[in-house]
Amino acid sequence: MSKASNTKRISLTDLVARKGAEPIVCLTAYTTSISRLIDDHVDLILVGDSLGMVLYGMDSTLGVTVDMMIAHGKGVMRGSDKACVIVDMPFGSYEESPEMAFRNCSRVMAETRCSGVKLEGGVEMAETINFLVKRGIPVVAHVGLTPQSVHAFGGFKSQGRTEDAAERIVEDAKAVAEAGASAVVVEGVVEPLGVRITKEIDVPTIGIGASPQCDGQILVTEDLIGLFAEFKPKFVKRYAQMDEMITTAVEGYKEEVRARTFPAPEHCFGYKGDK
Ligand SMILES: Nc1nc(=O)c2c([nH]1)NC[C@@H]1CN(c3ccc(C(=O)N[C@@H](CCC(=O)O)C(=O)O)cc3)CN21
Ligand SMILES: CC(C)C(=O)C(=O)O
Ligand SMILES: [Mg+2]
Repeated sequence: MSKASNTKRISLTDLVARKGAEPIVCLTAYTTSISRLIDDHVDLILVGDSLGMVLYGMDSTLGVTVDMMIAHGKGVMRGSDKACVIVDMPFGSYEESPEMAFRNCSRVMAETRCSGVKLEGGVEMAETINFLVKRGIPVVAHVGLTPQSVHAFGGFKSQGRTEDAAERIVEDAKAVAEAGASAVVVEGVVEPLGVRITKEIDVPTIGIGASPQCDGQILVTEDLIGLFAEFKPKFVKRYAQMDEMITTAVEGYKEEVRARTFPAPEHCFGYKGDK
């Protein structure tokens, strides 16, 4: 059964009020099943464009489309009724102009009924963020290691390592906060920079490879539970080994099929035994 009532869902406005208070707990989900499992335990669910890499085996997030985000966003909404659900805008769907961003973001909002969108970028996206927010679309921004810029960075590398680079990321965070972003994801930056940004902007920071001082934290759920092994960023902590559990289950099934002990009588209709 899908969870339908939307009345008690946490809003981005509720989360803005958590600045400097109890840390905001965030995870990604791409599917109804994971959404159902995490909904009661997190404040915010991000339908991340990381789904391109985690679910579809792409080597970056660049090939993800608006249609994919909408399909997965709908699934996550069906599986949740408490958490604030934010959908990532994929590469190429918002950068060109505020108008183009509004067209794609409004489609995502209307078709998924999510609570807001997230887009990558700092100073250069401030005008677009302001345009969207003024027209009723809550926006979460994302600065630092922005994965859609992987080719510009020359790889998934932590950012803000020189004084100049750190200064630019602070300016990015300030610009998007002043433009009206409800929160700012700060990814893959040296720890003191996570602290500094958290102190210098008025909206919550959500860290991933940033600092425990951020106003919240986010991880990719598959990284957390051991269901993604292609790479393991330094900021990932595994809280479960679901890969081992799946292997054990599949091996158990295989042995019982080979031994004809599965299916057992209780799994059969009108079981008559051999012959
Ligand atoms: N499963 C998954 N988890 C993620 O956190 C994630 C995705 N997918 N896909 C989109 C981006 C890609 N991300 C990544 C990917 C790799 C590293 C990584 O391996 N970094 C190295 C090098 C750091 C450096 O050179 O500074 C590390 O050791 O953390 C970091 C972030 C974060 N995002
Ligand atoms: C890791 C988070 C912040 C993200 O953008 C994603 O999952 O796509
Ligand atoms: Mg993303």
